[in-house]
This record gives sequence, C-alpha cells and structure tokens, in this order.
Amino acid sequence: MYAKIKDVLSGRFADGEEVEIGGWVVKNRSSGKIVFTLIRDATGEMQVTTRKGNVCDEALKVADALSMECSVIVKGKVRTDPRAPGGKELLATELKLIGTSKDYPIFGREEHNPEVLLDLRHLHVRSKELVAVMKVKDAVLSACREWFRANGFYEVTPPIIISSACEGGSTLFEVKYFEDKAYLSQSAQLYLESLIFGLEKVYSITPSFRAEKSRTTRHLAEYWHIEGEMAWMGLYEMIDMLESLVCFVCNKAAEERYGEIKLIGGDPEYFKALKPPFPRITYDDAIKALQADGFSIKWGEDFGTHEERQLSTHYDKPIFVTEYPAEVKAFYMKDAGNGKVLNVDMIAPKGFGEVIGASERETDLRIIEERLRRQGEDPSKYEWYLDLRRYGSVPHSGFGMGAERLVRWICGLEHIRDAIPFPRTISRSYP
Ligand SMILES: NC(=O)C[C@H]([NH3+])C(=O)NS(=O)(=O)OC[C@H]1O[C@@H](n2cnc3c(N)ncnc32)[C@H](O)[C@@H]1O
Ligand SMILES: [Mg+2]
Repeated sequence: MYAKIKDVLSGRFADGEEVEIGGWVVKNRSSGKIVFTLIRDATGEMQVTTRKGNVCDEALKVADALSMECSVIVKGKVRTDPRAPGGKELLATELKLIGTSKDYPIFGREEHNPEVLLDLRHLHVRSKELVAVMKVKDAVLSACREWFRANGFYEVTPPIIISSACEGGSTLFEVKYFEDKAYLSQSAQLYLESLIFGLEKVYSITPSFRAEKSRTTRHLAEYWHIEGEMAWMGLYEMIDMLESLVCFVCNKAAEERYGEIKLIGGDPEYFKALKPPFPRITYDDAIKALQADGFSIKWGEDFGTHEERQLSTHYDKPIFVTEYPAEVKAFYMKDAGNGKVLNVDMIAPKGFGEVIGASERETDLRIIEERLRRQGEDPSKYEWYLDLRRYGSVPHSGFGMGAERLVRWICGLEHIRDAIPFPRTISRSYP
C-alpha cells in the first residue's frame, strides 16, 4: 500500500528515503525543466518536485501536463525543505498518471454560488473543508459509540419503514409499501421503547426524515439521529447522563480533530474544555427571560429559532430547558401536572439552537390515548405501542440528538447542510 502524506510530513521517513504515494493534484506549476505539484491524499497535502534528469522524459511531460484533480502515483525521495508546505517535499523519481481530469469545474469555494456547489456536491465533497467536516463527524459518531458502550448501552437497528408518526403527522414522508402505504421514520424512539424491556439501555444511530416546510440553516429533510432509551431512568437522572455524553463526545472530537475544526473556523479549545454542569432553566424561566428581553412571547407558545438564539445569548454553555407546556409537545411525554410535561431540550450557545430533544415517557395508557386523540392521531394505529404500557411497563426516558446539529455546533458551520455529505432539504434531493 502507498505511504500516507501525514506520515511523510510527520518525519516517519528519513531524508533520501524513497516512498510511493497515491493521490490527487491540488495545483500544478511548471517551468518546463522543473514542475512543482501539490498533491493530496486523505491525510493531507504535500509538494512533489519533478526535475528534468531525475525522471524519464515521459514522466516530466506527464508532470508538466498535470491539472487539478488528476490522480497520480508518485515515487520519490523525501527531502526536508522549510519552504515546502508541511516542511518536506518529495523529489520525484517516477510519476504515473492514473486518471485524467480536464477542466475540473470547481476552482475554490468563494468563486461559486452555493447552489452551483450543491449541484456539484458529488465533486465538492473532496474539498478540504468538507473532508474536514466529515472527519469531525466520524470522530463524533465513534465517540458516541464509545460512550454508549462504556455506559452499558446496546446498539440496536430499528426499522426505517414505519406505520405511524412519532413526531406528528405533518412532517411524515409517505412511501408506497407493496400494496399498502408506509412512512419514513421521524425517530426510532417508539421502537427503542419496546427494546428496553429486554436490553434496558439501547441506542441507535439512524437516518430520520422530516418533511419540514421550513427553509432554515438548521433543518434537513434527512438527518442522522443519535437516540437513546433507558429503562428505570427519570428525567433529571437523564439530564445528568446527557451532560456526560455531550462533554465526552465534544472533548474527544476536539482532541482528535483539533486541526480540522480550526481549519473550518471552529474553536476546538472551547470543546476540549467543555465540562458539566450546564445551566438548567425551566420553560417558565425562559418565558420570563425572553419577555424581559423584549420578546412578545406568551406562556404556552413553543420556542423557534429566534427565541432559542436569544436564550442562548445569556450563557456560554449549552442550556437545558425543562418542563414545557404539554400542548406544544409530543403525545408520549410524561405528564408533570399543571399542564406541563417532563421533557428537556438542550440548546447550544451562540444561536446553534436545539441539539437534543428528550423526555421521560408517559406510562399511563389512558393519558397517552387522550393525548393522541387531542393531537389528531388515531390511537388504534398505536395499539402495538400501547401494549408496552399493558405488559410490565416501567418508568423510562429517552433522547434524540441530531448528529448534524451537533457537528454544525462543534465546527461552527453557517448552515447545517455542510454537516452532511449530500444534504436533503425542501428544495433539494440531488445529487
Ligand atoms: N428518541 C427521542 O426521544 C427523540 C424524539 N422522538 C424526537 O424526535 N425529538 S425531536 O423531534 O426533538 O428531534 C430530536 C433531535 O433531532 C434533531 N432534529 C430534529 N429535526 C431535525 C431536522 N429537521 N433537521 C436536523 N436535525 C433535526 C434535533 O437535534 C432534535 O433535538
Ligand atoms: Mg425537538
């Protein structure tokens, strides 16, 4: 296998040692007798210098004609040169063109209108910035799995083709299912709730689908959903647990992908240092704070982007907002009395908004049926779910964390669409 650029730049190979690298051309500058080529692989970029006399004439001709995104295999001797990017270069002894690339259509992020770059997403995903985001996302997902395993959770694989809404019928995508109709999952929650009766603590990382009619910088029609469900756990114990999960994942991702977060313009030091406790306020506190800030919001209304942004300006850490009015929350949330439910949203600072939605689950079957009806749902379509309350019901809680919301916050991304390789929004399902 080929040597990796990161290993060459980190000094694994001594000056004069010959290595072979496979990569793609970032840019090429030729004066005929000497060609400077910046090549990249998945680990970084480095300069290849091809001189007349060091390579055969054919190879010099190939080097001279290289263009952006040509794929090449280069054999050469390592040489320390502080002027070269990363402080080392490769003096080519052999150079082979593997794949041509004529008139590569992307020549830098700034030069293109975002929609053009989205039309060329299948190519733009090679860019330094999007590669960096995907490396951060990889670190986030693997840190999540590490935390779940260390805390006694089992990873499970719930269905994506489902029969009834979890988060309200208005954002369901309907699919033709043989001679019947079905929907794309909005959340694995109801299935995770059935799995805790055997496994007690379960999690899943799945795509969730929301036919949101909103064009915002934090909504996708398809996103990756990190969800956990825990038997015997109440709301406030879960909040403690969520602090531990979020801090572990942020610390680990910032540690592992420090350079990538910096490259994208994020603040890795903040996420390396993030630790509990996070501020905790109630919905009532939040309403008072917003009204004091001049918002004309009334008790009973939900928070949108602007309200969440305003709330977050009072803190430099994520905040937990608890006990919303039952009217604006899902049917499955446990009744807290006085018209509220035992739920919590985690809102990230600096306007990044809701990252986690979570609650203790209602165990009283009649209350669930009544709330389903009030929300325009047909309880008979939830008979399987209601069985979970008929047979050995236990207190339990669970949460959903948007992977792209989390990655957008860690990377400081302007738009959530850059936290997923191929974004699906109200106006885009291509490429
Ligand atoms: N297992 C559970 O308890 C999860 C629960 N059934 C649920 O789906 N809650 S949620 O609708 O607040 O969505 C959870 C999170 O899912 C993310 N989310 C929710 N909707 C979106 C959209 N449209 N785009 C991107 N991310 C989204 C966001 O971070 C939310 O906090
Ligand atoms: Mg929510």
